[in-house]
Amino acid sequence: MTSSPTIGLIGSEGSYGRWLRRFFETRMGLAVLGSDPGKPGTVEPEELIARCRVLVFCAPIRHTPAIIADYVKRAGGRERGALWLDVTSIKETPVAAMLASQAEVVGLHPMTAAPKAPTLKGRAMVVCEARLDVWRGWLAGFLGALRAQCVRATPEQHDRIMALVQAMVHATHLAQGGVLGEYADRLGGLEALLPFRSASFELDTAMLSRILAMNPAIYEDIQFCNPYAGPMLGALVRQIEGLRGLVARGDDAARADFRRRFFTDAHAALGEPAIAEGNYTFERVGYLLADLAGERSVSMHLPEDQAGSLRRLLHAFERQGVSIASIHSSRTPAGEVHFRLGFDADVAAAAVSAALARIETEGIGRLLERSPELT
Ligand SMILES: NC(=O)C1=CN([C@@H]2O[C@H](COP(=O)(O)OP(=O)(O)OC[C@H]3O[C@@H](n4cnc5c(N)ncnc54)[C@H](O)[C@@H]3O)[C@@H](O)[C@H]2O)C=CC1
Ligand SMILES: O=C(O)C(=O)Cc1ccc(O)cc1
Repeated sequence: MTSSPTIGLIGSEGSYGRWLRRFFETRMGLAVLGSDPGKPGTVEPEELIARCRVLVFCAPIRHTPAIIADYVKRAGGRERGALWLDVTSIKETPVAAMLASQAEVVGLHPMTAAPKAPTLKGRAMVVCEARLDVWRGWLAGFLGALRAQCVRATPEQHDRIMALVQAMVHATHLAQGGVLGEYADRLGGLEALLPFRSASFELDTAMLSRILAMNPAIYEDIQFCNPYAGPMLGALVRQIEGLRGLVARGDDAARADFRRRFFTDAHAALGEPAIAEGNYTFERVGYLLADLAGERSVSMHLPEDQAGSLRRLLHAFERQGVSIASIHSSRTPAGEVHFRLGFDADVAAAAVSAALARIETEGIGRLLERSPELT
């Protein structure tokens, strides 16, 4: 075990591979080698095994168990004293494949696509400690640097839970996508429906759009490679069928059954505190969506790590007598941190322009975007 191991990434040119390379190099100061078939600048598995004491498998889900088995065979015992990790969205088969080696083994599952941010701060990550000894201290440092909210599980627990947390959520949204597609001829696509949105519809279609914008292989494998996904899909179909049956009956008894089954029983099974918390989350997100829908806004990038820059920004608006209706920090599609400030209709565009000019000349911030209503 060494405190500064060379990291070997298997699948180094994919989305997580590229994110992990940057993380290990810049946040942990470690040397990184990558292997990815046919991709220039990467090395053969043999070289990775010989030179890296930590391997991280970040390859396509369906091929990962076989890829790991191939590494076990090639390493032939040289992996004793090394640490093997993976970030696969499924945990039983990759962890079992890694345990066939003599390396120490920890399965990881970051519950986010490779983020634009440099760490996993605020994101959940499942940690399956399968065989850990001398690498325990190093792993703790690595997890600390990642800044994720770690939750421990066995690989089986993980896969059973992911059948709900991922496979079910993706399945319901993909089904909604299918239904919306079936109705699109008559009622139009998303663009035609969004002016009629509720916050729920906006959130659900955002989820659907997110899934459709991502790599379909991930979503396919989350359904097809998790042995607990099939039974979950059966339960989902039974629930929808049940609802359809009640609506088809349509009488008062069916309505009473609806209330009991989908409300009273669900409250009892899911727990009041969690339902109250989830409802509060929804309300907060609802206000956020309402703010984001506002038509008068500016987005500013502020120099990071500079104490007082937000106060100076707000002061520039105050000096012009501009009152700010909402303020949110977020990231641009390119990943840049920005503040979005919303203004009510009675705020004069000229006053906002004057504040913005001052903000730019005094180097307080940089204007990224301004809605046409404020130009
Ligand atoms: N993208 C996401 O949202 C998340 C992905 N993950 C996991 O990360 C892993 C990688 O996912 P992505 O980076 O999104 O996929 P990706 O498709 O962007 O990257 C996979 C890479 O593996 C390479 N590869 C294929 N066969 C290989 C082999 N035999 N040896 C070495 N490399 C090989 C591919 O050429 C590709 O560059 C998956 O196991 C996935 O479950 C985990 C959490 C979220
Ligand atoms: O679809 C989701 O739930 C996401 O937020 C993105 C994602 C995809 C695959 C994962 O293994 C983890 C997260």
